Amino acid sequence: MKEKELNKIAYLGPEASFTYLATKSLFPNETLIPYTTIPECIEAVSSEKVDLAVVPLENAIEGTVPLTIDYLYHEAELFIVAEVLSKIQQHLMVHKAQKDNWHNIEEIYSHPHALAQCHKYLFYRFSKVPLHQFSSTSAAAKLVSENPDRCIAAVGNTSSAEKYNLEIVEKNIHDFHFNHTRFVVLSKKNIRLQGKESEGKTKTTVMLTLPENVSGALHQVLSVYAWRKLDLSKIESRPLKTGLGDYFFIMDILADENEPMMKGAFEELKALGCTVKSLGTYDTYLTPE
Ligand SMILES: O=C(O)C(=O)Cc1ccccc1
Repeated sequence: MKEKELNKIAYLGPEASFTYLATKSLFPNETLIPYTTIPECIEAVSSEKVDLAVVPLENAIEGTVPLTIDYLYHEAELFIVAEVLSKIQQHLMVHKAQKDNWHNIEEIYSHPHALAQCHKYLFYRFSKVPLHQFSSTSAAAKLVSENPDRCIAAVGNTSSAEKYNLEIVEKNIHDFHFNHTRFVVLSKKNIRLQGKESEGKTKTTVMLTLPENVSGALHQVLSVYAWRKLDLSKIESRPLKTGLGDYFFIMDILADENEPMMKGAFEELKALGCTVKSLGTYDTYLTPE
């Protein structure tokens, strides 16, 4: 697919969010359209208002973004056409009018994942201060910028501080140094992004359910990949939302779904009674630090 056809791209905004930075690094010349929530981004691409959507999928500290995984399983028929890995550094920022008063911060706003990534810092340093979950780190920064009279803070990145003219009062407040997030680029079509320089890794994401009341069913699923020497880089279960103990599984396999071994694995899973859905094969891209 030619790049110029993929010119409208939804992302979790507003501008300067981590998702924006990941999107901009992969699509520097396209029209980027901010949406307030992950479901809105997914709906925008499902209803073809945009060509692609970029949303966070997984964080090294906090794990999966459940909203993204669940929406992809239950609500949307989309494919992953690329993944972007970004380093995440969280900073505490206040309005410039409050910069000398920041020890008296009364409220802190950010995306739930960002607050969780800084849990220890916020717990020990601001134990009595209410934390408010917001739609994104940049939306939180924008809120702080619109309230110069309130001694409130946002947790987010340097770009947000610059864009919304805030003062960073404490840098790198995330609890673990290795903090990366995996973003996925979603499309209605099962295509591969072309003309960009990738990391050289190819991955396929599959979602499946096991046959009911079969002992050792998960073991059988793993054997399907094991004897073919197909490398699994992730397996995770999520509730099916039909009752306690009902799950679907998300698996990442480091191979192209068009390889004969992958096609064989797919057929064998179906023969075992699994329902299987491939989200497609895609390459990995890195956001420059
Ligand atoms: O809130 C943002 O800026 C996002 O893009 C979501 C997010 C939040 C925390 C880490 C990575 C992505």
